[in-house]
Order: sequence, then C-alpha cells, then structure tokens
Amino acid sequence: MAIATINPTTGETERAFTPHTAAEVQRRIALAHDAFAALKDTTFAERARWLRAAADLLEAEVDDTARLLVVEMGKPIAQAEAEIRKSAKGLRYYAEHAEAFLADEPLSDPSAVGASKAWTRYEPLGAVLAVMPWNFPVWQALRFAAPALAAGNTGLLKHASNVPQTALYLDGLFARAGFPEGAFQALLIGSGEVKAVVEDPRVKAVTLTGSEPAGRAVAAAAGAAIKKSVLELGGSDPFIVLPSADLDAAVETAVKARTINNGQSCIASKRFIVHADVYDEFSRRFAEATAALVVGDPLDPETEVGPLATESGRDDLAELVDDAIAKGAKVLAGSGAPERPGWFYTPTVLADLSEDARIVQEEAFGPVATLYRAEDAEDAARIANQTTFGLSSSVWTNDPEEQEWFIRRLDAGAVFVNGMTVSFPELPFGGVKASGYGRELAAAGIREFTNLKTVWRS
Ligand SMILES: O=CCCC(=O)O
Repeated sequence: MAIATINPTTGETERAFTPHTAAEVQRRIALAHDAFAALKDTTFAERARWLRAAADLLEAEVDDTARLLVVEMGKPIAQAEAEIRKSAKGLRYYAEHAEAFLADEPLSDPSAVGASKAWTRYEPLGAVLAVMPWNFPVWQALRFAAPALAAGNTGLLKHASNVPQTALYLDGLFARAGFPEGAFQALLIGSGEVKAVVEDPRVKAVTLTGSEPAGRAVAAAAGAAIKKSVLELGGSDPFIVLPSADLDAAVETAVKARTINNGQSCIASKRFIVHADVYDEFSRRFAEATAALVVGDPLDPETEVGPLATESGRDDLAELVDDAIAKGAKVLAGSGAPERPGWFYTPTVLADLSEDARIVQEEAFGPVATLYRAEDAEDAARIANQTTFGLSSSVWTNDPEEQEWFIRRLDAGAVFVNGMTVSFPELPFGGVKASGYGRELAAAGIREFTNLKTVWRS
C-alpha cells in the first residue's frame, strides 16, 4: 500500500510520500537507542514537564490537526477534535501518575525471604516499536507514547500507510515539547519492513493495534526474538439489551456506539443482542434512528457519519453485507454505497442472520449493525460469546443480579453496564481470545514495557 494521504471524502490523492530507505530506518533506530541512554536517566518530573508541554501543543494546534485527521481518514470534524483533546488528557494523565505507578514496592516482611530488605522496581526497557492503525490516528499512537515515554522508554511509530501526515506531526511533537532528540520518531515504512525492525536487537519490545493477521505476524516475529509484545486486535463487541433496561437510553446509545468514527472502532458495539420481550420495539426504534443519521462531508459539523477511511475497507464491508443478504438476512435500514464520490457506506441494520453469514463471526468495520433475538439471559450470553473475539461488551439491564451475572459470564476484556464501551486513560484497555493480550492505559499500561526487577539485600 502506498504511503499517501488519499482523501476518503473525494477519493483524491492529496500527498504521496517516499518511504524511508533502509539506511534511514537504521539511522532512526540508532537514534532511538541512543536517546534511551539519555532518557532513562531523566527524572519523572522532567518527563512529566515534557508530556505536559506536548499536551499544550496538541491543544493549541487542535484546529489544524483535526482537519488533517478528517482529510486523511474521514472522521467527522467534531470527533477529530474530541480525539485530540482526549489524547492531550492521556498525556497529562501519565505526567501526573507515572511516578506513583512505577514506584518501588517493598516486601512487607523481608525476613520471610531471608533478607534485611527486598523490593521490586520498574525499569524502562529501551526502544519500543508501535505499529498503529488509522482509525484513531492520534489517540492510538499517543496512548502508547504517553506511558512509554513517561516510563523512560523511547518510541518508534510505524503508523498506517494512509495517515502519513499525522505520523509526521507526531514525529515532531515530542521533540518540540522538550524530549531528547530521537525519543519518539515515525518510520515511514510498509508492513513488509516491520519484521526486520522487530528483530533489530536495539528494539526491545513491540505493541500493535490492528488486524488479527497483522497481530499474528508481529507476535510471531517478537516471539522468535523473545521480545515482549502487546496486541490490541479486532472486536465484534456485543450490546445486550434485557427487558429491565431503559430502552430510550439503550436505543440512543446503540446508534452512537455503532456509528461513532464512521463505525470504525475496535470497541464499537457491532452485534445487538436483544431479549425477545423487547426485541420488536428495540429493533424498530434502532433501525429508524439509524436511517435518520446525517451522512455527508465530515468537515460539515452537521454530519454524523462520514466515509470509510479506505476504498478496500468500504468494499470489504459491502461484501460482508451482500453475503449476509444472500444468505437470508433482512435489511431493516440502509445497505449499499450511495452514488457519490468517496468511500461512503449507508448506515445499515441487518436482522434474521443465518448462522453461516460471514458477518456473524467477522468484524464489520463500518456502520453496519447486526441484530439477534435472544430467548433469555443464558441465550444472550451464548450469542455474545460465540465469536472468536473478546474485546469489550455492553449490557443493558437494571436488575443488579443480572448485571453481576453478565459481568461474570461475558468473555471480554471489559464489561460496560448501561453504558457505551469507551476507553479512558484511567482504565485498563485490552482483550482476550483473538482480540489480543496485554493492556494499554492506566497503571497496567505503563507497566507493560518495563522490567520488573526484584532486589534482595542481605
Ligand atoms: O479502535 C479501537 C478503539 C480505540 C478507543 O476508543 O480507544
């Protein structure tokens, strides 16, 4: 795939980039390696000051950067601004908390191990490679960068090929904020070059947010080199509605949850599993609200759903829908690409899916919802757990026992009760099953790329 900004609203190539040469990649890895030697001896306070300065820059430049996001990947402008502000918040969060998260932890009774004192200490690892996706091109990269840099690691960003200008913006951000040269750099390379970077002895670990095949390839390379990896892969998150739920809130949130970011979020609710007692009403209202969404130019503040980010993404989504319809699915709203330039897909609701429809198992990365009728809570949990994914989940019930039952029963990295699945700097983020392993954000996220060193003193 070419490294280029191709505007999804028009289909026009706005700017193309020459990939970094092998020599330039080597130079950048060396710089990241050398920068680590400097960064690991800086204090938490110094790194916190630079993280706050980076947050200030993000906020001051939000208008231009938000437009860049819209041009590169098509999300509605207000959502682009919100993403940048959330990223600034993430930087400030680690500026505030990194030192406490990585504080030494003494053993309360060192005599139990024959020591006068024993403790654990978190130390940074070195240069970490981050392979990041285009769907939240600032937030995803910075939720890696903030804890990594706060801990004293350096970062190398291999961003998605369709967001090169965002990658270059982030490449400059941390140096402008005061971090040592080389602390955070972008590599303009294709996915074929990633394995060699993972294998480079100066690169100590890798994190990837992206597709399952990409995750398998990167994890295999990291495993062969005995390096730590964190994977955040796809999801086909369930949104479960039970009879005691507040239906108004559930319908409103369901529409937002499925179509935020033009339907391209790993933790978007994708499968709507509704108890038979409320199925007819929920599905009617959900389909009506989906059909009423304003689809259009993402730079227009009235637009609720813009184009998909890539032509291939739009075509893959259309294939999934066509396959489901061919196998008997009922279309309650939308379906098909509208007649206009760019990579739009009409927000769609499908019901009565055949078990062998691909969309029942595969992730629909766009504004397409599937509806399932559940006979009871047990049936709802069965449907929710039937995919290979396990990223997040949302369950709507006002019965406290039912809430607790679902928290235990859902195979997912997170359960949101009566709310939309969202990431927060304060909460760990990650999945189980084919959605990946390891955690980003919160204390767990900063500890992933550290050496937990045990110290024993006689
Ligand atoms: O695409 C993954 C979700 C990103 C997020 O909302 O943090």
